[in-house]
Amino acid sequence: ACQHRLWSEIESVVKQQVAWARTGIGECGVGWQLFAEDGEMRMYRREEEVDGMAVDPLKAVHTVPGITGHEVCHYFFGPQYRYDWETTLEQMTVLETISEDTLVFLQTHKRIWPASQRDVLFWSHMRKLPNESDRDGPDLWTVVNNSTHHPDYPPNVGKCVRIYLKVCLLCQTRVDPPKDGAPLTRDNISCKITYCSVVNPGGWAPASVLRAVYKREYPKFLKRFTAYVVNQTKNKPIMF
Ligand SMILES: CCCCCc1ccc(-c2ccc(S(=O)(=O)CCO)cc2)cc1CCc1ccccn1
Repeated sequence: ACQHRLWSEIESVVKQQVAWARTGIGECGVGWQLFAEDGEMRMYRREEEVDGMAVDPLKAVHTVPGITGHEVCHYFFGPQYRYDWETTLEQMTVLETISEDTLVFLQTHKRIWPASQRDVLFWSHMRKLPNESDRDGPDLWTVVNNSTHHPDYPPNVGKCVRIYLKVCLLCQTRVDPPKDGAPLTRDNISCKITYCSVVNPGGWAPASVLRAVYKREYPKFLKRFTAYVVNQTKNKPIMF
């Protein structure tokens, strides 16, 4: 798959998105506001408009005990799990399997009144990254979703308005080994999750409606998704 038509775009977008996800909110520049908080979860956004449309970048950080970055990315990337946790998903199709770690999805999301229904077509790539800050620490894992085109599914043909997004889920596992040298259990691990997204809603949608949707849906999505991973993994061997 290294020679696939998307390979060079995937390489550059993954590097750019991971670098962005690694940038602490303090160094992201001015204008970031904390808009949701729940336990360890902190969700920030910055109000930005393009052609009068709200395209607010979002950055969420969360720490979840008992799971690894590989497990979080596995359940986020896998199409077979998506209907279980993606609350606003109406239809999902895998248009292309480029390789075992790179898929092309077409998704329609439930219509949110008063805006028209949206769909999104994106490539999704999952990758393990070396842990640069701690050589013998666990690797990082990431999933990057980036809008793309597909000849058979041109935008805005049917009832759906095509949205454009760039999403990065970056996960860092933390291991606190038990004092007495006992075998590792899920009580000794946790995962630091950074979720970044920028969504262009495609056709016009009132900024107030978009911001209300994001304020409601994003915290719900991250809480529901991470709870799903905890539940799916609790009786399974740890996947590092
Ligand atoms: C008037 C509403 C217009 C936009 C609605 C919208 C926009 C983007 C998305 C969306 C699409 C994919 C992703 S993902 O992280 O790649 C995961 C795979 O599904 C993330 C969010 C969804 C939705 C629909 C509403 C909504 C907003 C947040 C969260 C969930 N639902």
